[in-house]
Amino acid sequence: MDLEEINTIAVLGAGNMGHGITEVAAMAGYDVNMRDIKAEFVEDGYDQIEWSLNKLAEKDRLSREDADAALERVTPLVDMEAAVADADVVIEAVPEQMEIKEEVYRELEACAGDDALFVTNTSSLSITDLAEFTDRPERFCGMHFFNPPVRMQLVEVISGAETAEETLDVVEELAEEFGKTPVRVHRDSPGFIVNRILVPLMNEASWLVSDGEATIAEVDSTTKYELGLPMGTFELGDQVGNDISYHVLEYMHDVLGDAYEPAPLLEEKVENEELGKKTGAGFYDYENGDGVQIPTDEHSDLVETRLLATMANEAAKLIGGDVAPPESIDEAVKLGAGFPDGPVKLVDEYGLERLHSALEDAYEDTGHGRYEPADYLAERAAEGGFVDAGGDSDAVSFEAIRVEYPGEMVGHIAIDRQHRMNTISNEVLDELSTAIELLEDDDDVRAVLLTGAGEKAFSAGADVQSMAGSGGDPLEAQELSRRGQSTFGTLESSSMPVVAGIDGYCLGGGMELATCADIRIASERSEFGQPELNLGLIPGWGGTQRLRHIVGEGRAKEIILTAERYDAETMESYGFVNEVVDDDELSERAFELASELAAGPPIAHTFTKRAMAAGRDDVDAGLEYEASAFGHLMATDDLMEGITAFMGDGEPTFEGK
Ligand SMILES: C/C=C/C(=O)SCCNC(=O)CCNC(=O)[C@H](O)C(C)(C)COP(=O)(O)OP(=O)(O)OC[C@H]1O[C@@H](n2cnc3c(N)ncnc32)[C@H](O)[C@@H]1OP(=O)(O)O
Repeated sequence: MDLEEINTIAVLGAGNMGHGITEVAAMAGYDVNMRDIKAEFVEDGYDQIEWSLNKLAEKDRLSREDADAALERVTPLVDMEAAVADADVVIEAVPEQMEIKEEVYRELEACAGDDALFVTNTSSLSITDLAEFTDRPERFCGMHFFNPPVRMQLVEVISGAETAEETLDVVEELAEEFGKTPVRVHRDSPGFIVNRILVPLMNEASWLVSDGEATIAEVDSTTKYELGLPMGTFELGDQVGNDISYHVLEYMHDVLGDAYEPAPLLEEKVENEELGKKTGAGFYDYENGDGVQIPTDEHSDLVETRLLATMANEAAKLIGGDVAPPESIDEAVKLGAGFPDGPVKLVDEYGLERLHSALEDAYEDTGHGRYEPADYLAERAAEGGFVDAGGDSDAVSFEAIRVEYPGEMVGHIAIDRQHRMNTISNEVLDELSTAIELLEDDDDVRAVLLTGAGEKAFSAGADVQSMAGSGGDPLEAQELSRRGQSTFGTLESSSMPVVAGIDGYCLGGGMELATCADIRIASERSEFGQPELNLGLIPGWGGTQRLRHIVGEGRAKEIILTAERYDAETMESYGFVNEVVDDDELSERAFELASELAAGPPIAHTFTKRAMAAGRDDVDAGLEYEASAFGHLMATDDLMEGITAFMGDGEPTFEGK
């Protein structure tokens, strides 16, 4: 079956996941039959969809017409045959019990069309086992959404033992049609990718506390403030639901053995029905206590090593078992769990050899199966890491940009397509992503300078020519927009200060790129503008959102809607440009500014940027981040260095420690 042949989708189950998936499919333009076993269940699911679509429309994330049209496309049903007879794809999202699923698949197989694809949203059961309840194992696979499906970007697409390649291809395309990012799981393995990393991580945290080796505060303080994960491990457990983690873990324990034995602390929480946020108490008390309280300064080396070692071991089992390659693991966990860096990158950076030895020691001391290092871990540890062993950054080469190291801890990226006014092509986007990552990973770089090569243009925007080359395909254009948004977003969220040195035209996508820098310095001759509306387009690389944070909504609307060109001085008065300098002084001054920033305190830079980003749409979240970061900085060497230098009237030398 081709993607174009898919018109009607049936979703079995109208619970949290079922109605969420229905909403996603309806928003993508599909007719969706949502079926559950009782009228009240489907009605409830339908009401939830209506509520959610209304919210999206209220927040202007969707037009009122699109919200109404999406709801129109949903048909709530109880009768199985009516729900699936015309369906091209059936997405099963019924409770996670084999017997229930078996019954549903037997009934489904009797009513569905012969060509229909069946996919399951299971998060824990075996795809291969479920496929056996049908007569079409080659047209059956996993399509695992994350909760809530409307908001979460990731979809794991999982192969069963007999799934045909074409089935996986079309289900991935369908996930993309839904506006999601599919990540393929090549082999059916418990927990797939994200749960396979997260659940053992949460279990290890519980073991550390059960065994008296750490406190909850130490674990969460280390997870959040040392490893930089978005939540403490126990905080995450409470969010996910301790019963859910326990259930997945039991399944892993059954299938994979003793390494996955649930920790007594977790078991106790489930027995006491302290299931997390949803029951008002879990590892933290949300009703009678203060909720999640994570100290910034209770870092424990043991916790850090054990948690990383657990992730390393699970990643090794996934990679070594051909379940998923390192890049898929990192992408899935970043999208599914909000990790700023993927687990493979985290453990490689820490040092796989150290983690391997830590596991060997713990295994020798305790004899517990969870510490037994996977063979593949030993292999990669000996090679120096999962990826790019030896970290040979010289191997990276660029065509459309230049990456230079002019000294003073500055990393310089120059867009170098002077024949086309440094316009931004797909190649430039790809190379920018690689370059940002390269500089981010380089301990010797502490500030980024971004320029356009030559004297004519910083960048004249998206390469209209190559854009036209997509033959007017709306999907390709959407993809291009998303790629630009996310590449520029990586620059915006860089942990380092970013200076844009603007000389010449700074138009369209070029201006959107400059908007993602922290500080903009421009030569007098520079010219700015968002001319997209003149082309019948809109700024598609973040311009409709980011510009207003810099110049205010009124000016942003003026710049975008009039599509006028502006000189540097005017843009300085609008607050977009921080400083205007003589044309021949631009490169020297931009480098000087970048090097001054590079000499500053790196941790404080990172925290400042994160706090400001966190507070953009939610001042309370920003203030909370600020307070945590402020506390965390108290324990840094940089603070001592800064204060000592101040007292002694000297210049501080910050080390980022
Ligand atoms: C999501 C993002 C969307 C967008 O960014 S949409 C694009 C927004 N940008 C624009 O609309 C700017 C378009 N370009 C211009 O208006 C002009 O150009 C300039 C003002 C930048 C420069 O004008 P002049 O000095 O007269 O030079 P020239 O002969 O027009 O340009 C030199 C070469 O550069 C190519 N070029 C310039 N901008 C683009 C572009 N955005 N996409 C593709 N090519 C571009 C031209 O075609 C030409 O090339 P050749 O040598 O083959 O004649």
